[in-house]
Amino acid sequence: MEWINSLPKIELHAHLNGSIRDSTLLELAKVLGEKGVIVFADVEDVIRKNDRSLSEVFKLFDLIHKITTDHQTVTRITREVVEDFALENVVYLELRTTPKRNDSIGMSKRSYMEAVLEGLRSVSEVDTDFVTESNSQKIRNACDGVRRKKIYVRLLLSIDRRETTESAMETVKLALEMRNVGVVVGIDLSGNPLVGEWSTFLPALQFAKDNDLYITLHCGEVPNSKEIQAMLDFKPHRIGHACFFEDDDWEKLKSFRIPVEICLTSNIITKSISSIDIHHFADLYNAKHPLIICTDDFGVFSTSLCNEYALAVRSFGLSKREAFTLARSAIDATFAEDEVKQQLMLIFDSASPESLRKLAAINHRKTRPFFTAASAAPSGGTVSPIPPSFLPLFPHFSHRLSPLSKWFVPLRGPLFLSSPPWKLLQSATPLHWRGNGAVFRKVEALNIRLDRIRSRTRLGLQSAASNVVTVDRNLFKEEDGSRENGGIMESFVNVPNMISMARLVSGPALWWMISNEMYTPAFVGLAVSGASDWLDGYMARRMKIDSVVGSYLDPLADKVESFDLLCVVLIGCVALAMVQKDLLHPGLVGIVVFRDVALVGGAVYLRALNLDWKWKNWSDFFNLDGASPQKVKPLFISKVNTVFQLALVAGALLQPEFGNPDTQTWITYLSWLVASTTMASTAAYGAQYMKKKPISMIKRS
Ligand SMILES: CNc1ncnc2c1ncn2[C@@H]1O[C@H](COP(=O)(O)O)[C@@H](O)[C@H]1O
Repeated sequence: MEWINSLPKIELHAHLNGSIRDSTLLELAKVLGEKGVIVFADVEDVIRKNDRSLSEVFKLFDLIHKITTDHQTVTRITREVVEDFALENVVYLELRTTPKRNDSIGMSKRSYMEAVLEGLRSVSEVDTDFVTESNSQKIRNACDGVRRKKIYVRLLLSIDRRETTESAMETVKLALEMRNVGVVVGIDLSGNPLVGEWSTFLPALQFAKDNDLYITLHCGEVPNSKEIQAMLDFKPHRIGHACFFEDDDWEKLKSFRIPVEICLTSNIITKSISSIDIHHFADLYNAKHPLIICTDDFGVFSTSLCNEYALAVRSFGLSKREAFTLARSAIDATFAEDEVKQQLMLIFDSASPESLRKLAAINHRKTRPFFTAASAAPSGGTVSPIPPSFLPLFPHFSHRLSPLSKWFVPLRGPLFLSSPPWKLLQSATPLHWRGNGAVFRKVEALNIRLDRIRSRTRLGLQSAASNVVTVDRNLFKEEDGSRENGGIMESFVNVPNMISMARLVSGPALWWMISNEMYTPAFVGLAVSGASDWLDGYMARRMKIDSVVGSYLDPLADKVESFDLLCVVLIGCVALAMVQKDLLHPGLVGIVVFRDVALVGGAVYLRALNLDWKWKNWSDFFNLDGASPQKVKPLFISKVNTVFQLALVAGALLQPEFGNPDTQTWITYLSWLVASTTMASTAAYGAQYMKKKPISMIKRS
């Protein structure tokens, strides 16, 4: 399942010393064997053994600790574990380890953790982000995440169930100190579940909680109803395993909505769960309870996070989409800072196209956020063959880019109509009845231009300035001349018309391309279409044909003159397809449509008012022949808005194939710019409109 490898993944339950590469462990054991500290042959057998009970696992840990616990080795294994996770596309890792004291080699809990930090610093295969801002300095390595893999690493300090209350308290205090430099985010209670009493650790855990450290507990790894209930009543932020839960435990867990770290292979190998098909993953999944797929100890259990996902996919019939959604939902369960969570959302949203592009078509409007669901579905024993509806793939609502953005949906999408209403009345009527058929106003105009160019060439006129056509009325007068020169049908067959028609069909073609995720060809198609329009306007201006058509579609000037059928079809198709593929936010397009409908509605109302609510027919209503159309000077804000829109459409189209989380951030910012400049230009046009409406709307008699 190659796609699982490229799926971004989050690992929240990994023990450092349980995640050592076999090869490293054997190498280290060999060295100790040569020194006579251990008998290598015995150790080799234990390490290579695949099947082990829970108590055998803990014996193995004792052995591992003997092999690994010196500063240098701790540093090495930390580096390797982080690199191994990053290489399988884990983008966020919460690594847990028990700070160890070993007086014989001068190791304190603190120096052990320093060695872990050194390991994080020494990661070179991938970019790591392991320390956030401290008071005095910001330690972060490259993290460009573009050419190299990037992984966020946070640490949990584990309390081993063999420890005393004092020792547990020491660990919590160390965690609090280390939290100040950012890397440590919480406390874990782990160790052999058959050893120790929950009450021993409660003071330290309560102290940690009171000091806002996150808490995760190994809970229900063995049957112990009293302890399970007590742990749940403590309301930890997450729990691990939950293998031996009874009905009232499930009830409590679900009512508290405590996320569960699920370690499938670990549970099966240690026989905590007798068979994968009765694993509680299914019940929790069906109940839409927050759960996170984790490895536990990938070295000890010879697994990997990819392997765990593959196992879940195979065993519970998850689709790719569901696996992606499940992986993404882990963001909410992390103990990371909000800023990191936002980055993770961006990483997931722009996950690599090879593995995830096909997933991007999910209509997030039909789904609901996983962890904010109000009700848990009734629990059932098995996974439904029909995949339950899951998280939105791209819940834009959770992209928080600024404190303010909490309250606003980040907007993505172009605003494709910025004409002032009185101009819309002129230009939004692309079809005209002429003689025995309907003609495109633009096509007609292009023909007129062509004819004019021809006649100018024929007559050897250097300048057509004296024939400048500035209003539709005059344009239509010239149309009659053009028709005399060959009629509508004949005039359709010429280059400009072919270009226009090609542009018209390019809308559905671009829709088809975007729907089929051919984003780069769609981008090129759109660019060609736009360029041909620009060329059109440019040529007209070079030829000094200053007409409705002459100023047509100068994208950087304004789209005032450009709102014709071609544009509606083209941009409408592109915008809708992009919304459909989740490249643009439907909210933004919705706002625009709503605004434009309001503008047009207002304009129609004023037009009716100007006509004293009396008109013979609708063509009379819309026909501004005789009116004095304003030569509207494009507003600067409208030009800016147009540039932003074009950049946004281009950027959003290219994002799935060439983008990365950073470009996604820019696109989101651009969306905000588009939204704000649209509002500003609307307000500006509104002001202009209030001033000009009497002139533009009054029909001359
Ligand atoms: C199988 N499920 C499990 N249940 C409970 N505790 C476990 C565990 N797997 C690992 N550990 C805990 O993690 C330690 C090893 O990593 P660190 O030395 O801390 O890095 C083990 O000694 C044990 O305390």
